[in-house]
Amino acid sequence: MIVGMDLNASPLPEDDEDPYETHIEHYSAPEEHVESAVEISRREREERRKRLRSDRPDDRPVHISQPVIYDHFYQNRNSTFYDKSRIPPGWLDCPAVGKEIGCIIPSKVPLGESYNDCVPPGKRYSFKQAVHKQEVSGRKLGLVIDLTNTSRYYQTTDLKKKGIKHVKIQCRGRDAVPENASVNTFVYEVSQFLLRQKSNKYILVHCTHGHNRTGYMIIHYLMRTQPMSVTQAIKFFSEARPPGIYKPDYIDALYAFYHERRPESLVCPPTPEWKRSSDLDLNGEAAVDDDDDDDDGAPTALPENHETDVMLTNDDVLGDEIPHDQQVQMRQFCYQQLKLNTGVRGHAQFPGSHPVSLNRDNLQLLRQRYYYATWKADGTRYMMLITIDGCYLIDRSFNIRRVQMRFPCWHNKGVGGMSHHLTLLDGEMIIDTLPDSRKQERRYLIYDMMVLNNEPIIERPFYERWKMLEKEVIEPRNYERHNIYQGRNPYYRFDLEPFRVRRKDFWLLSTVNKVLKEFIPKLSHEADGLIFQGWDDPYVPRTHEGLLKWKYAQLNSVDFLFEIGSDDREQLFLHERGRKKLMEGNTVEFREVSDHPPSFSGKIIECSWDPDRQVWVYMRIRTDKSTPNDINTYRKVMQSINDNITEEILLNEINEIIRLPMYADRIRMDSKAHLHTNSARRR
Ligand SMILES: Nc1nc2c(ncn2[C@@H]2O[C@H](COP(=O)(O)OP(=O)(O)OP(=O)(O)O)[C@@H](O)[C@H]2O)c(=O)[nH]1
Repeated sequence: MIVGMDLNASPLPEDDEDPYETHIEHYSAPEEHVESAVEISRREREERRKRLRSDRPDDRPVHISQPVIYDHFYQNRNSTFYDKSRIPPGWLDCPAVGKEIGCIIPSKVPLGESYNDCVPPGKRYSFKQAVHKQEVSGRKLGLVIDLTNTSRYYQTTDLKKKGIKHVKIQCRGRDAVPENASVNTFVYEVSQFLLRQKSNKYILVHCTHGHNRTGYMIIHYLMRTQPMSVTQAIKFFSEARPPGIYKPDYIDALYAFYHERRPESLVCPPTPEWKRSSDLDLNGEAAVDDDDDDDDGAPTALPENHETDVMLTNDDVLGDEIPHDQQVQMRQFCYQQLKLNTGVRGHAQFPGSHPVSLNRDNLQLLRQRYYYATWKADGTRYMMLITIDGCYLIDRSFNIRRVQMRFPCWHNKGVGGMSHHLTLLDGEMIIDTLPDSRKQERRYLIYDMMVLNNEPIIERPFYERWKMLEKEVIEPRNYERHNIYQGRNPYYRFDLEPFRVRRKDFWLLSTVNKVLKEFIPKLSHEADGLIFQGWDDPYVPRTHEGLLKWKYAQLNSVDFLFEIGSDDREQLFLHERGRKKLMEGNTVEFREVSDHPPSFSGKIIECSWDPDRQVWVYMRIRTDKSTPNDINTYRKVMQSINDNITEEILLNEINEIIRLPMYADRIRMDSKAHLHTNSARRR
């Protein structure tokens, strides 16, 4: 009898019986013969050729079982030169599948028919058995998600013939948890499958043994779709697929990712017996495999959104990549909700509202309409889409990435387990540097809300949207922070999120003097001017002629595309109707000795205007933008530079405005409404 094979195991479906299997008993392991490395590799090639041939039914060699002896013998002798066709360590005794979790079935990897020589009939688990096993229990498979790091275990052709979709999300198993982008792909694939299917089919998810990577992914899915804590999700999985995740690093990574404290009572299960015994070679050392669930004790990298002592910058890329199709869907959502047509170039352009520079013409608007003012925070612009499965940052290039944040919703009197779903915000991500400790904190300053839980509110006046923002987004978060035991999850730690969140303040024009002279100098982040926001304005996507920005003169800037032409000429480009336009006669000066012009070629550079020398002066590279300013923006900036609305002119103008009867009346109305709201709240 060959070691490791149980020929008495229960029979499998008849059509899986292998007529060649009976030859096994005639072979025995070559006990004493030690081969050279050359012999080994020659034989390895030979065996592989044989095995390839054996995949074609007409051409099967009779002595197909020989590799069994070779594999077992070789696997135990020298783990460094392992055979790629061997069965994964521990696979034979690892239970095939777990119980279903919703419509997901955790499984070990089904091994293709070419492995039949290595697996006794009773222990075979190929897709034929996997599908049969589920069908016996009344479940039909519609999707297989393969998390292994190799494609050697099976061929997908049979699955396709049965109409089962196969998705490969390649994850290294040994020394790291699956990447955050892979987790996003997994959750997206599962969600899309469930959304589109009509016949309640199941999803089989497998890595090698169906515990660590499989568990990690399924727990992420549960966390993003159910109101659960990490501890509950881990327990849920371990009950369906005992003993669950058994790598401590994976468990720690889950707690870290979801910003939860790991309860001390939570104990990571030991490595299962079927895995432990198979991991050691004859010298008692861990066997090596390119797709092993086990690791070598090296610590797992924590998810990247936990910033430690690294210096934060506005150019840092925040969040994790999401699948392309998901980005397209989210872009479409933004366009629909902002009532924009897709236009010729589809959903390619960032749709956020954009202010225009203050000049002598539009300065009149401040008199004609009712405005509030705020500082112009100088960080990085993002719109934010909050959905039940996550929070997404939408940058100026209309790229979307996922960040792990929590935005609870009001529910009866508390916040319950519900999260916002399809709420769209606009704001600026800044970095606050605390004056004493120099400690940095990233903060998202929200200045507008366009959609609240799938209900578009862009046509409501700004002051209503601004109030709703506080009530519906900020207050439930604060409530949960301060009443943790009434919230969803007492272990959640808001302080571990990648950034803080605040609503931006807006003030009456009468305070502008104070804002400029006292507030802005004391800010712990950059500010490059003021924003004047029409108090009754709807949200206007793209350029909004009524939304005004005033910048300190030296900070008025244009974003050009810089290129070095074939004749070594430095060229500045803008966009005109979506096409590159060379700005003849415009030149740029790089004033730092270290600034080497060729290194800026092809980049978007922000430049300020030097009126004395009549040139543009390089300020910085805009890594957050992929296109230069439009020629119309350029014209408005130039007009603003030429009009030169100084701080003095602006303050004089505002002083006059706040004395106008219309303005005073409006302030009285506002204060009354404010008093009314406050007393209603107290009641
Ligand atoms: N609407 C609005 N924008 C603000 C506010 N605070 C800061 N901003 C920023 O001001 C930007 C518009 O100012 P610009 O000077 O045209 O743009 P910028 O600062 O060069 O950055 P880009 O918009 O990326 O070109 C917006 O995109 C926001 O990022 C605010 O309270 N309201």
